[in-house]
Amino acid sequence: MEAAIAQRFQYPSWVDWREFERKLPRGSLRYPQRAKEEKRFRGLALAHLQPERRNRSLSSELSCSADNSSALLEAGSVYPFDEDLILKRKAEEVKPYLNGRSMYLVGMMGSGKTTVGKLMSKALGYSFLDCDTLIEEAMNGTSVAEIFEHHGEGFFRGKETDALKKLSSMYQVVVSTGGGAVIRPINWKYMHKGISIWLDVPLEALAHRIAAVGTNSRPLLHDESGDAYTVALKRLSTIWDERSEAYTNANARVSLENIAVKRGYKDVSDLTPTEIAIEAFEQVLSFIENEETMEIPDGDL
Ligand SMILES: Nc1ncnc2c1ncn2[C@@H]1O[C@H](COP(=O)(O)OP(=O)(O)OP(=O)(O)O)[C@@H](O)[C@H]1O
Ligand SMILES: O=C(O)C1=C[C@@H](O)[C@@H](O)[C@H](O)C1
Repeated sequence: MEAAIAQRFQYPSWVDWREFERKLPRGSLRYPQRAKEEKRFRGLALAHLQPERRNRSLSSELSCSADNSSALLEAGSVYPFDEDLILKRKAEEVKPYLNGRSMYLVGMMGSGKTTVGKLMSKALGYSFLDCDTLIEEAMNGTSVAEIFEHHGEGFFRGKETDALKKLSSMYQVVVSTGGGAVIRPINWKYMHKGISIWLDVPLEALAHRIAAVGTNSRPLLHDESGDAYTVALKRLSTIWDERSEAYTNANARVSLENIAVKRGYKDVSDLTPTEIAIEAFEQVLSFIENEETMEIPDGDL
C-alpha cells in the first residue's frame, strides 16, 4: 500500500492582506500599520500538503504568521506543483520594485549563472547577456581560453571591466558575469548600478558539474593530468580561498545548501535550476525590503 506523505513548507512571503481580509477570523492576525498602508506585509507562510488519492490532488492548508499571531488563510485542493508558474509569479512580484534595474549573477565557475540567469530573464521579460560572450565578441570571436593563452589573464581582466562598464548603462538585463568578475573593486562600482546575486554552490557540486562537461572552455581549471573531478576540486578550492570574501559584496546570496535544507532534500544536486531561480527572486525581494527600510524618510532630512 502506498504511504500518504504529508509535507510542510515554511517560507517567508509577501501577503496582500486585502485578498484574505474577509476570510480571516476576527482578530486572528493583526497587521502592522505600515502593512495596512502598503496593503501587504511580509509574514511566514506555512503550507501543509496532504496527498489525496481519490482526485489525484493535494489537499492544502495555507496559514500565515507575523508578529506572534497566525491565521488560516486558505484551505482547498491544489494540483501538482508547476515550478514554471511559481517562477513566473515570483518574477511578477519582484518586477515592480526593480524599476528596470538589471541583475548581475556572480559566483564560481559552474555555479549556474548562465542556466539560472536565462530562466530569470525569461520570467521577467528581460534580456539575457553573458559577460564572457561580450568579451569574445569584442575580440572578434576569440574565445576566452584563447585570450588567456595569447594575451594573459591581466589583459582579459581589462576587457572584463570594459564589458561591465558597458553593461552598467543598460536596463532590464540579466547578466551572467565571469567567475572572476568579483575580484576587481572597480567591477563592483558597475555591478552596483543593478542588483547583484551570488549563487553560492558547494565546491564538490561545482567539481562534479565541471568534470561532467570538461574544462576546455575554462582555462583556470584546465589540466590534462589526473582525474577531472579531483583536479577541478583542487583548483576550485584554491580559487575559492582567494575569492570567497569578494562574493559577499553581492546584494543577495542564494545558498544551495540552505534551499536544500528548506526543501528537505539530501543533496544540492536534487535542486532544479527553476527552484534556484525562484529562491534568487526571494532573496532579491529581501534585499529590496531592507533597502526600503534603510531609506531615510524625506521629513528626517
Ligand atoms: N541546478 C543545476 N543542477 C545541475 N547541473 C546544473 C545546474 N545548474 C547548472 N548546471 C550545469 O552546470 C554546468 C555549468 O552551468 P552554467 O554554465 O550555467 O554555469 P556558469 O556559472 O555560467 O559557469 P561559468 O562561469 O563557468 O561560465 C552546465 O553544464 C549546466 O548544465
Ligand atoms: O573564474 C574565473 O576567473 C573565470 C571564469 C570564466 O567565466 C571566465 O571569465 C574566465 O575563464 C575566468
